[in-house]
Amino acid sequence: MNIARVIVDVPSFQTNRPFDYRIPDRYEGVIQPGMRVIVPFGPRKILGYVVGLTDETDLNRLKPVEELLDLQPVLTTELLGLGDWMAEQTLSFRISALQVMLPQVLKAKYKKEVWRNEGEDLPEQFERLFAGRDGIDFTEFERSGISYHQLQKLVQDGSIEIEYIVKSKESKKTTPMIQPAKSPIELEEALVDLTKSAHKQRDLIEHFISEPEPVPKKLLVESFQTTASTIKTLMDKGLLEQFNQEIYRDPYKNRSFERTEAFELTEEQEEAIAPILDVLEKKQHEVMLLHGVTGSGKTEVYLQSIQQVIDQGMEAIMLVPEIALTPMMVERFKGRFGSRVAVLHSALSAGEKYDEWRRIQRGEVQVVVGARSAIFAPFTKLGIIIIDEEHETSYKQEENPRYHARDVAVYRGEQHHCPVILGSATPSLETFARAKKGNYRMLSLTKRMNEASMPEVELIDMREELHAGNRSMFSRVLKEKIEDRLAKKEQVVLFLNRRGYSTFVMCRDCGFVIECPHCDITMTYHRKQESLKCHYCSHEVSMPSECPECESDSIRYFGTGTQKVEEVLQQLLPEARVVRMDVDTTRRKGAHEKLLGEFGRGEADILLGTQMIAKGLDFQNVTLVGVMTADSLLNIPDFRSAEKTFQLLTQVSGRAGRHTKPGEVIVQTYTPEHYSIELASTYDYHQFFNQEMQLRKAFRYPPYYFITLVTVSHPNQLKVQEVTQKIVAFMRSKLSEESVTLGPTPSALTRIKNRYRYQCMIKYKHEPEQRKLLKRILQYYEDELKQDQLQISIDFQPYQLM
Ligand SMILES: Nc1ncnc2c1ncn2[C@@H]1O[C@H](COP(=O)(O)OP(=O)(O)OP(=O)(O)O)[C@@H](O)[C@H]1O
Ligand SMILES: [Zn+2]
Ligand SMILES: [Zn+2]
Repeated sequence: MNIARVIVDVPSFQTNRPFDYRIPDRYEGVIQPGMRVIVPFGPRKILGYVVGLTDETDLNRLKPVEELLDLQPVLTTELLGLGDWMAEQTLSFRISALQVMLPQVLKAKYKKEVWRNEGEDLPEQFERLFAGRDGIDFTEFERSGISYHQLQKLVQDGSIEIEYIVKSKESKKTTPMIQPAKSPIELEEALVDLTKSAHKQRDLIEHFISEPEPVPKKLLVESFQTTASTIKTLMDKGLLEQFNQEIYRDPYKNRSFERTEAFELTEEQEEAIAPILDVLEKKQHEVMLLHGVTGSGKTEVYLQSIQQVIDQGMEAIMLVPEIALTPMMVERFKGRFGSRVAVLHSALSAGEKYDEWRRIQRGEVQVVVGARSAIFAPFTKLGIIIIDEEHETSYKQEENPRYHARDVAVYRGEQHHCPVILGSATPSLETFARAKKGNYRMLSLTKRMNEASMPEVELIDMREELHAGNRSMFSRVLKEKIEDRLAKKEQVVLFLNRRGYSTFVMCRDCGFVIECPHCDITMTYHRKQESLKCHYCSHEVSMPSECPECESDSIRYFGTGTQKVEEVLQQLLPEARVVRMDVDTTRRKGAHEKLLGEFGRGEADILLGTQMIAKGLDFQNVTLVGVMTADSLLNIPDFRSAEKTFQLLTQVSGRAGRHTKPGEVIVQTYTPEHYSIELASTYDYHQFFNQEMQLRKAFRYPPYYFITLVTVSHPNQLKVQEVTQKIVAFMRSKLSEESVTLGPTPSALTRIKNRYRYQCMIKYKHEPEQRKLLKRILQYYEDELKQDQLQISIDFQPYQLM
């Protein structure tokens, strides 16, 4: 095998296939699939990924691989296969699909160093190469004439390591260390030569005579109250020397985690975990839905399933939504599995992510807890994949490749013959429908821990408040209840939907919202034309001056921000100590943790926040949860808005009364009669599912139909319309009768950064040719797409329909 097949880092259609390169002698037998190489491509030298080896090629003269970047594959064969599949599924370039699986740091070329591991004997020629040093520059190895093959063997058996020297601040963190360069006896001699006044130098030398261990330079300076220049003087005299030691950037390093033991499972938990353990035992692939109400102990089921996987010597991936990746969640996993856990989330710097990734790759950990991209953890002995809060839309990547972590999980589960567990109190309709049909196995937890009841939910009709003369955003009941909790020294969580989507119009008198008669979604207000438009099908009506339902003139925009609520709250209840958590207050690293810590220690009475407080919080003293406006989610122009509302209300309510004190929930709304709000208030998931499914069927939405969303954007509006129109016409002419192609329609967010956006939506049941057709469209526009004026994005599983 002297030919490498390489996917090059040039995202385009012509280059979306492997190119053949000759393997030069020095790399023969060393290069393996999954390694990164530098190859000549046209006039340039670029990064590429080896995806295969072969002896045959159609070309008669091959260019050689210029440089090999890794001595161990960064992508396993399984992940290479996943890359192909993902590129195919999402209609993305293969290079993008490969790169999305790797930490940022590996997407470029870096200088390398060769390091020997402590206590390992090396073959003679390597000892000569290192010549007493622990680490050398890679170029030094290359000049030595020692074969790559030999080096690779030592890397594989762990006596040598290759380090990528990343020069940005993302790089591996090292700390300068100082150690004696001479033996204690030589140091004694040096003491004699010192002048009397050189106290500091004397102190330092004396220290290293008795303690020859390396010391971090910083610590040395601090504890001897000396300066860097004193140390430098001793280094110049050849008495001390400095080297850099790598420190893992473990973001949790300064925290100790209390070790927790497994709970004795309740009867229900036993029943739920039994099939999981059984499948683990048999090493079978199966997808299971763990449908458990909030606080029913799902996490404990995950933990004990993972324990079994670890006991079998295998590995586990645990996905949680980014916003649920709170210190609390991490603590539960670190507490149970200690240093066997790697944590991957977006708050880590690129360097920290790389460190965690390497711990996985080296097999130093057996469990990964992380957000979406942790699904690509380079484990080779995967025993289980768990996706908590499986309904969360953050599992879908909203840029190329537009993959859904759930699909990737199922793919990897098949490859590894291991179970995939999807957990949620409010499963997505897609998942629940599959479980009901028997495609997934259904496991249920219906009771809360300690028989605690679900908190009572009271719906407050804000229209009535208005009619009673209360124009405040706090209903009288909510205000009273908050005062009551303040008096009792109990805590309150107040939830407000993310900066309300303010393009919907609602009557404050009767709660009426105008919907599209064809699509069952809220119409979007367009200020310019003073009109309301459906952004699925383009249906348009003019903006009414009074409510079509009750003729009131209080029909207007909607939306309030957290900051505003905080102000009002301070006026209303000046004595309350409020912690506000939203994108603005949590931007700084660690802010999240700090704010939650304050609240957890009882330093605040009220936690006010957006989505990010809806998940995973488990505070003893919270007995009241208030939802400011349940309607703002309900009225985003999205066919899933009812589902999202139901999910969110259930999640938020689940934060109250999780322990001994009973909880209570107040939901303020202008539409208490809406089924999603009403059914969330009685925790009736099954009824909600049935009702919502009927609508999905009637309006041809998932899970009855699949949806593909094509979004076209360009600075010129006419151009966008024209291209979208062509796409619509082309698809209509090719797809079957049963499919519906809607559009061209201006997107709900019609203009972003001076680009106009139009869309086309395809609803279908079975269109095996669809991907090919859409690919033809992309190819047809390829030149224009390259110039970056025109953009066409294709989403086969759209969650953001704006
Ligand atoms: N078998 C058990 N015995 C005693 N306590 C338990 C047991 N299982 C779980 N718990 C505790 O019950 C509480 C709720 O459990 P957990 O947080 O796992 O529920 P959950 O279903 O994951 O909740 P949510 O979906 O709301 O986050 C936790 O404080 C947990 O430590
Ligand atoms: Zn009205
Ligand atoms: Zn419509």
